[in-house]
Amino acid sequence: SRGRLPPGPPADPIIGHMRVFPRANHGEVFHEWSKQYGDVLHLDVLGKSIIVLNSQEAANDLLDKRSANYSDRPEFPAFNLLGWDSMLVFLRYGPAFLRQRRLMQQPLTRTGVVVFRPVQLQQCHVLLKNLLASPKDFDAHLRRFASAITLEMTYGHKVSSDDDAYLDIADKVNVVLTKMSKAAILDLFPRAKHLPSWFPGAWFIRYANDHRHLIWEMASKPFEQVEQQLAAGTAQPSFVSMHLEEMHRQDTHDADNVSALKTAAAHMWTGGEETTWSTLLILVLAAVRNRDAVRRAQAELDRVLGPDRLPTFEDMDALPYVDGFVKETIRFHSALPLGIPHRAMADDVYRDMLIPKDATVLVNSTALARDPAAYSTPERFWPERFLPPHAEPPPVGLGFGWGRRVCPGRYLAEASLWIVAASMLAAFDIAPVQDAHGRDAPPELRFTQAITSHPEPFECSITPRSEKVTQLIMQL
Ligand code: HEM
Repeated sequence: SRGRLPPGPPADPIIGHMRVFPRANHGEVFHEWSKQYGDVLHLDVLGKSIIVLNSQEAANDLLDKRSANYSDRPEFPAFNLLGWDSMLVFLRYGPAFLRQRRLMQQPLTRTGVVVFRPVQLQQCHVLLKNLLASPKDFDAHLRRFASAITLEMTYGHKVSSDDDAYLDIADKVNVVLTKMSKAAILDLFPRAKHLPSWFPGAWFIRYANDHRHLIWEMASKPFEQVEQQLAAGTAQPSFVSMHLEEMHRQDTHDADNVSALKTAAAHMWTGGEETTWSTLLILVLAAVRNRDAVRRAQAELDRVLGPDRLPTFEDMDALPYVDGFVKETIRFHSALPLGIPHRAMADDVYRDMLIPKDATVLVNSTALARDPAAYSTPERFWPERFLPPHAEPPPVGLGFGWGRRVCPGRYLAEASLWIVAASMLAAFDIAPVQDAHGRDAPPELRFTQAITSHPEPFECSITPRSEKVTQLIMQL
């Protein structure tokens, strides 16, 4: 009587789709199924409903237009075991969510993020110098860039060497998060969190118990340092210092508000770092494999900048092709291929199909990016698609999410991606390495499989485009 569920592949009695549920390449498998069964899929895993949206239209209709019903999150037992249930991204819809969302959103509006541009530009220059000195380590340099900008914006902490203590904590936390996000299979089998930790296969419970202290260290250390600096009058302006000062001014400095801010800050650090780094690696991989697109971007950069300088944010409007290059990177492979799951808060009917209360709702970026109705020749990396006369839709939702849960760091992230793309393309040739026969050996498109996704380690050659550019970088 509540209506029929959306279609899906054939299921077994009781266990539903458990046997056919993909263990890898979820995006591709769901995309194939959507061609056969429709853009809104229903899967049942041991009685738990999972809805997979495979078109821009369905994602907009439900998660944007009916956002009031789809702004909740399912439980994330794997991350809860780490003590992360208070992080914004995992918070159920409600007062705690609204408070953290406000805290984070306030300084990160489209116009608000402009104050962070000097930090982004300065860390981008450090990146260029590092790439010049040891191009083979581009992966580590990009990670340092992503970490350094987030640390400085969040806590006013300037990273000045690779031995920075906070970079070390961030590296350790990232290892834990990546490992635990592979255990996110728990999210489909919530009862597994009650297994005793000696149970074979329940390694993640022991692992989470052993590593929970790292998360606490990450949230507390830099925060307490800002509190001390504020007391001593030496704090640099940052997300934390500005909010703490505001709390003192408004007389709202209490344990609850401080704890919410500490959590929001730790989240800004981790949420911003891994995703930005992953997208930058995808950008480099795309550059190595698409030399024509790189040459066009470089022709535009040379025309606008001339020979004597490197890009700044003031050049943004004059460089539409570079902007298209960044958008195409996001479309081509999203750093969060299935986004972050939403949850239906009440039964809903969509195109005569029932989306049941408590269903986990996923958006499949792979299908959205390959949708021929939105993108011509979707398999091709082609920045022109975003420029006139083509003007295909920018990959906003498939890159940064939906409705009231849309990524609050989006404008900040876009600026980081843009300044790195413009600077790296202006300064360096990014090319495949040569094989034993002297032929180009471009890296393959192979990506890691967890909640976030980035290219498997690959090699490329990053060389300065001219003697003049080498000098410009050395003078920075
Ligand atoms: C290229 C970089 C980034 C990408 C691709 C990205 C992507 C996303 C996506 C897809 C979501 C899920 C949205 C949804 O549920 O519909 C999300 C959520 C989130 N992002 Fe980002 N993000 C990036 C950078 C950042 C930065 C720099 C920050 C922090 C300053 C940040 C903080 C967050 C937070 C806190 C959430 C959770 C929001 C909520 O649950 O209400 N992200 N992001």
